[in-house]
Amino acid sequence: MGQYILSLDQGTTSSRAILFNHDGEIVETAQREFEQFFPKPGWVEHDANEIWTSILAVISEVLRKADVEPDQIAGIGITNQRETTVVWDKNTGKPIYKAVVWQSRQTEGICKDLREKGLNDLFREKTGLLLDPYFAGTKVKWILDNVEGAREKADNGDLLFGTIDSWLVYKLSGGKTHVTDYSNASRTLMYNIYDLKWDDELLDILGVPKSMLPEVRPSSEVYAKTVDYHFFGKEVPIAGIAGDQQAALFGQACFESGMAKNTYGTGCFMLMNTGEKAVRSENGLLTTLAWGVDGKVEYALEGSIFVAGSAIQWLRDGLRIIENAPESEAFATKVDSTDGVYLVPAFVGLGTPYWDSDARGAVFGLTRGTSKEHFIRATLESLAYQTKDVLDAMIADSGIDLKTLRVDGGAVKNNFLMQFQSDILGVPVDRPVVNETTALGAAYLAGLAVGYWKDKEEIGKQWQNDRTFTNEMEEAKRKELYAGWQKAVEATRVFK
Ligand SMILES: Nc1ncnc2c1ncn2[C@@H]1O[C@H](COP(=O)(O)OP(=O)(O)O)[C@@H](O)[C@H]1O
Ligand SMILES: O=P(O)(O)OC[C@H](O)CO
Repeated sequence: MGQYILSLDQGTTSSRAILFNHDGEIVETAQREFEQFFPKPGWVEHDANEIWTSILAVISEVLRKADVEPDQIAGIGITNQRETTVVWDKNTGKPIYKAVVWQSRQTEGICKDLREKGLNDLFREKTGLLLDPYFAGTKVKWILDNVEGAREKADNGDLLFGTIDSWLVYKLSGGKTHVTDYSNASRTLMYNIYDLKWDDELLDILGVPKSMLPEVRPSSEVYAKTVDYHFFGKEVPIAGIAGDQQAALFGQACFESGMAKNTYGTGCFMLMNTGEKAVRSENGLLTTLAWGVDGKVEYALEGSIFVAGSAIQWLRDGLRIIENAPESEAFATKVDSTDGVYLVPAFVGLGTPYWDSDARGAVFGLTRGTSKEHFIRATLESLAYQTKDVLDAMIADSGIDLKTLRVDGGAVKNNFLMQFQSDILGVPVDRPVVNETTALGAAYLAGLAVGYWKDKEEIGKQWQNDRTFTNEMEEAKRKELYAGWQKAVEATRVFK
């Protein structure tokens, strides 16, 4: 009977359970979407209980489909949409409000107020982040301020906070274990990434009692065992935790300082490993904890793009000009260029490097000759231009000239997009055989903790390239196209 690692990838739009074998290959997968709530413009929420039941459902489905028994699971790795905030009552185990999602802008008022008090630099200095609604800290404050009775309960020590990893470990362990890992803690605006401690001063400013917070642990160790009633009569070690973007960096085997990956999912997230050195950004990047493994923490520089694959979903569900995401490639390649059309998908503001919450989407360069094909191509190209914005910031901050960019996520199946990406960066783009690098990263972290894999070296050897896209565009053309994009972004930011 073979042994496997079970990876639970709890993403923004769906929950996945993936079984990996010792070669790091996918044996079986199960996936379930769940409801997105948009109670007000700019707000995005999830039902934390539905997330939990979706996880139970995919665990059971993946085991059934693979015909694998629970005692063939050597360990469980958890990876998650980051920053999304759950607050629950520790006496009942029930959330007191919906999970406030990373994309949600409902704490813009709180952030603005704190920025106006001149506190941005303090938060940036200690957490590597900035005062934007994206991060968990102001979401916790919002819940405590807005849910009746919440503040009093929190002060009495009856409430717990967690990002989705914390919530899932809590549930899987039958309410016994309240932990998170370094990578998730570093996205909360409350964790000092240099001292590796919850920061009393920041907690005080946000009005969040320390008693609510999970214990912060390394990304690869046995945190708890699943209670047997959830796991079909078996206690299985939960042995790895990382936020999904850091997990993807690990799954892409970017173990050396200067190695980077870009994930094209709902949003786009580029992370560069900076080793044991935390690089403070001058160019709008985030400094974040990559993971804690082998008794030390390592850092990463991150560029966060809020809208990427979700712009393709918008073409499908909002404009209804494509029937499915892969079709975007066929339309885009029917024309040779966008004929000067630029689309800036600032649907929820702009993240790195602009950090402009108030910007909204715009299209430029329309003529009577603009067709649906141009429009679709411009939308795909916007993912590549936003990535160039981020990579330029990364090169400026780190001084490292990237040799290749490793890519993953749902949209990298789009060959047109990958080729255009390489053209516009002037850097080769490597797409690996296993595209589920997020889940793979969590599996590796869990597998290392239970001795399923020996060390990072063994893991690094498993990374396999599927295809390299190399630059086919002349420098002058690249400069001209990118200058057009920069003008479009500038104009977008003027119109508010
Ligand atoms: N062939 C494609 N071309 C462009 N975008 C695609 C393609 N296939 C999927 N996508 C986009 O990729 C995203 C899904 O990627 P995934 O990594 O599963 O996202 P997440 O983990 O954020 O839910 C969707 O937003 C979808 O629009
Ligand atoms: O769920 P994803 O893949 O869209 O990732 C979301 C990020 O973790 C947000 O920071």
